[in-house]
Amino acid sequence: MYLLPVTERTPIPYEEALARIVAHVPPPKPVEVPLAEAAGRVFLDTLVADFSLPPFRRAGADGFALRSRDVEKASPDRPVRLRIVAELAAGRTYDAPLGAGEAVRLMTGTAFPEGADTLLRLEDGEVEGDTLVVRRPLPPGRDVFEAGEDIRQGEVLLRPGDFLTPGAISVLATFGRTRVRVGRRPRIGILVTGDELLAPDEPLVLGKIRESNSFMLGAQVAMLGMGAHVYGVVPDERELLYARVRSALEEVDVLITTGGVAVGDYDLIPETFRRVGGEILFDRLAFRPGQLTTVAHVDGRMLFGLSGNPGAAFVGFYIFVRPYVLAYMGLSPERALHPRVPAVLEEAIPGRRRLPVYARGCYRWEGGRIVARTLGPDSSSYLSTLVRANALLYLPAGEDLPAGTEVETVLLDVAPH
Ligand SMILES: Nc1nc2c(c(=O)[nH]1)N[C@H]1C(S)=C(S)[C@@H](COP(=O)(O)OP(=O)(O)OC[C@H]3O[C@@H](n4cnc5c(N)ncnc54)[C@H](O)[C@@H]3O)O[C@H]1N2
Ligand code: MOO
Repeated sequence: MYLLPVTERTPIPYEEALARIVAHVPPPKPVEVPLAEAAGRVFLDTLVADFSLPPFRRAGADGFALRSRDVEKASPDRPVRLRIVAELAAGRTYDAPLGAGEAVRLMTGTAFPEGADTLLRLEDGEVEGDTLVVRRPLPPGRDVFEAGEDIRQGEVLLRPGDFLTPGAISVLATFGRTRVRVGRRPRIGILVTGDELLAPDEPLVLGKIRESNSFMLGAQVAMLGMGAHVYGVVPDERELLYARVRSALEEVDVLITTGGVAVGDYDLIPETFRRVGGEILFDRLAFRPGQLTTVAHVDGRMLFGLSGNPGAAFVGFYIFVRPYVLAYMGLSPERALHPRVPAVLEEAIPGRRRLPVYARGCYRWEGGRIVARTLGPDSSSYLSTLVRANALLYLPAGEDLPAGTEVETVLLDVAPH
């Protein structure tokens, strides 16, 4: 039996815990997906521009292509008259070189006729029949984009390990990649333990609570654009838990559990992880919440034993599960972490912290800087502090933090606030 008194477990800091997890990320497994499904995945190829962009010299506005030297002397009193020799619809070209005294009407993005070197915007021109009246000079290059000024042929646009943002998708489309090679997403399972847990549609009875962690974690996975299989609630029963974890591991690459990590008689997760062949990477942390978070590795799969306390499970997902999932898909561990910024505390945080805390908080941009506040007492059993959390504030161990203190702030899934 694995039931260690908590005092015999060795607490480790976050960086160490993360390093142990990262050391067990398997190499990404390539899969090919249609471009329309590639956002949020990690690219495993190299995208080299096989042509320049724009591919041809083109108009930057709707108007008239002309030769700047023809209108050098144009003025309100002595306008220059040019002959409109063609009107080009989008996608059409003017094949002859533009002659002296000629202009071509075209649209934004149209290939610029040879010979022309500048553009008069539609709203600045006067048209009389097939004559364009120009009342001022125009410098060469006005509203003209040269071929290749955006992207040069041969430029490397995406490298293996790049995250596919909507912008990355647009260059993939432009360079004709309709199928892209990305890292396979892990299959994720969620399993919650506890005899006291009711389903959300069950009536409340004294001593029991409605189970929320599987829904919260499912939502956290969904925010990554992924799905999870929810294995439901498993009672605190040693053999049953063992059987359920073992069979779940046949179907998933990442199994997230909540509850059962503490030291009570029924806290069976560390023992179960061992019984299924797991190598325990850590079972105690030197910060809160989630001090007893237990993570194990088994044959390329990861078992995340998060606390049953909702606040601790919430934080544990963001600081451990999410980086692992993103790294599994091929992102480098550094890039798999949430962005961190310094934020200024809006109000004092009183009290003495024996351990550092990742406090649920809320940040916003105000007065030219990022300000943040905690959302109330940070007991890991509280749900109230989760509702509006969009950040985790790292509060070092120690004394009161006065308002105005700068704290390291982890920005979570961006949501309106
Ligand atoms: N003697 C000690 N007791 C505890 C210690 C300790 O060091 N010594 N550590 C405490 C800390 S810190 C934490 S965190 C918790 C960890 O507890 P478990 O992960 O074993 O979780 P449970 O006891 O199963 O549940 C804790 C709490 O959360 C509620 N819960 C559980 N599952 C869900 C769910 N799916 N949805 C909503 N709420 C859930 C559960 O009812 C409990 O109230 O241990 C402390 N104890
Ligand atoms: O470790 Mo527990 O600090 O309450 O989540």
